[in-house]
Amino acid sequence: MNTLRIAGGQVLRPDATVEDADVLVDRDEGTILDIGADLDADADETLDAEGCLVTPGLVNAHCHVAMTLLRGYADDKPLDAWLREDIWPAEAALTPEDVRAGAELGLVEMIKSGTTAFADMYFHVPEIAAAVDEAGLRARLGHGVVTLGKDDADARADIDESLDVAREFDGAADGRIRTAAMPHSLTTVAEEYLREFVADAHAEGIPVHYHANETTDEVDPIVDERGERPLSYAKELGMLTGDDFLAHGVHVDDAEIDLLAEAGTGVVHCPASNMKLASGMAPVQKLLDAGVTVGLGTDGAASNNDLDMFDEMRDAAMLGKLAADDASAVAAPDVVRMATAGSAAAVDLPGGALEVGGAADLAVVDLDAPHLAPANDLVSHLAYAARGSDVRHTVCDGRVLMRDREVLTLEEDAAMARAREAIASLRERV
Ligand SMILES: CSC[C@H]1O[C@@H](n2cnc3c(O)ncnc32)[C@H](O)[C@@H]1O
Ligand SMILES: [Zn+2]
Repeated sequence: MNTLRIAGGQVLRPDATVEDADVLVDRDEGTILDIGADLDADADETLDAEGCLVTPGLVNAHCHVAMTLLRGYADDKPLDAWLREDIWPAEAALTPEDVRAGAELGLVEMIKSGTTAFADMYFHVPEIAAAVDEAGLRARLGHGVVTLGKDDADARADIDESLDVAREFDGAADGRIRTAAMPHSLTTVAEEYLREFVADAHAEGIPVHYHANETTDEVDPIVDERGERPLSYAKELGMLTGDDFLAHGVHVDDAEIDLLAEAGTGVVHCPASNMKLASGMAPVQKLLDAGVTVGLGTDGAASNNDLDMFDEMRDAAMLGKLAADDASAVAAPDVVRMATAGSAAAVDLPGGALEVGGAADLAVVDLDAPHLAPANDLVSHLAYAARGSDVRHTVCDGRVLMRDREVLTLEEDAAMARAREAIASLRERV
């Protein structure tokens, strides 16, 4: 058996306690063999975790990873104007090579900040899948469908592509890639298409992921035209099952929260994007109290403007308190759970907890920094004080993706150079 030992650190357990322990990994199986004191000193490889906290790898449950190319491309606008005036025209000019370059840059950023799994909605998905395969992360990928402004043939071609991608790439990268059907939202895909698309996906066991209840500009027309709330409409369309997960869920009322809890549909909270686009404050504590599965996502780097899940945890805690008008709301253990087990459950990928027999997906956070001293409470530090740049080692599926802050699976400098070239050329074309 080929083994990896993460030695001498403190380990964050699923019950949010921290213990001094080594972690022993079966690299062939990609699983955790043991967690405890003084484990196998003869392991094939050892990662030093002295002075570090070993956490589950962070799970970014809603992203558009290739949008790193559009980081800083258009800021300070609300969602609708931002998409229509800036982002969609730029995306229309993106080539498969551009998407590959943006995805590789985003994956480097994720590995460097301790993210080991993510869910992603975009186009040119074969390029994203190839980049994920090379990078070594896990992902649930999907082709995002918009039918607005398309004729029937184009709309159906987009839907067919989404289903084909979901079929073709499920299980790729040695099983690290899973897929979903991804209608962009309840307003950008027409009802006639949504109904059939969702039914076809579910008939083949393919989950559905979409943006929902993100802004009042999106919610109000649905209520006005249909006389019902968006998630009641989503339920009618069959898009509110225990396998499905939606991004944002900012403007959800109490009845919609009950629908989510009853259905077991995951909600991915994206606090930075929601603040930057001034979309609103999601009622996260209410969702948690109702028993909804809540994960955490960055959204794309054009509305965030980074893919750092440590930032996201801090934002979620801060915004959650403001939304609830209660300083005890969305506490540190809640946001750490959301960024790990909550996200993993929402997107149904392995990981999210360090336990024997579980996936060997982890991040080793270096605590030897002024902003992390003194070590009063390490769960508090993870939620409020740690930064992505504190991550020293990243491991996914038992494979070391970053060792001593050096990314091993992708070339960091080359990824940055390719992204710079891609955006320079894009700016000439758009
Ligand atoms: C059709 S692929 C996915 C599509 O979603 C766009 N997008 C990025 N961020 C958001 C957001 O916060 N709400 C809705 N849509 C978003 C992205 O630019 C792609 O066009
Ligand atoms: Zn999004």
